[in-house]
Amino acid sequence: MDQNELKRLVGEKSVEWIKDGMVVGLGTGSTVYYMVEALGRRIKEEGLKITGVTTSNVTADQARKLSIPLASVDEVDHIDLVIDGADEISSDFQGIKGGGAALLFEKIVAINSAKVLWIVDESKMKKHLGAFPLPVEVIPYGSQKIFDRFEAKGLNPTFRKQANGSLLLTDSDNYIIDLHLNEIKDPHALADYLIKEVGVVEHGLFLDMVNTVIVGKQEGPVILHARD
Ligand SMILES: O=C[C@H](O)[C@H](O)[C@H](O)COP(=O)(O)O
Repeated sequence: MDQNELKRLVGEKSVEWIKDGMVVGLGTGSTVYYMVEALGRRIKEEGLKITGVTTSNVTADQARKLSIPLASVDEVDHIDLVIDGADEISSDFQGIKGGGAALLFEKIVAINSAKVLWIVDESKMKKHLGAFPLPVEVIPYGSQKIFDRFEAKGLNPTFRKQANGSLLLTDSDNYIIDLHLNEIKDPHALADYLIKEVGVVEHGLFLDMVNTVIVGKQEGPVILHARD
């Protein structure tokens, strides 16, 4: 199986966690794509009744096409479960997310959800975090100053650009600065520093958050229990 087939495998497996009547957070990315397609099929074929809370415009568009009922995070009184992808997961189940620039809404939905389920192919499982560039969402005003401070601290920042060379804008019209760190020795200390920088809206460290991970391996999906 190639990487895409592993993503499809875990995406389709993950909808088994969705039960009738649930409010379900729908993450973002190429792995979540398969989960949302499979959820759409269950709604159509089994009459499953759920409410979806999306984490990006891309996922909202896909869900609408599949007639998945949606509500915003502020319209629901709870979220039972969010199913999302991840860019890296360390051996102690900390994560980096935001490769698709959706980290802000993803984190808002995750912290408001009773359970967090991540679906990844096996290439995302790492000993330490940091090989994947850490996304930091910043407001445009003063972003060059934040960039300069990151550079002075040796965090190797780059502004994320689109294919046409212009700066990428998130769904909230912010910029992404990616930090090229190779290895993050103390994710909690880095997270504390980043969130205190004025102008930083959110960062892609998702710490102490995930309950269950489904890993796509050649021999089939493996379910890992991270925390209650
Ligand atoms: O902003 C994007 C999200 O955090 C994604 O969940 C993450 O980048 C993983 O995406 P993919 O499943 O496409 O590798």
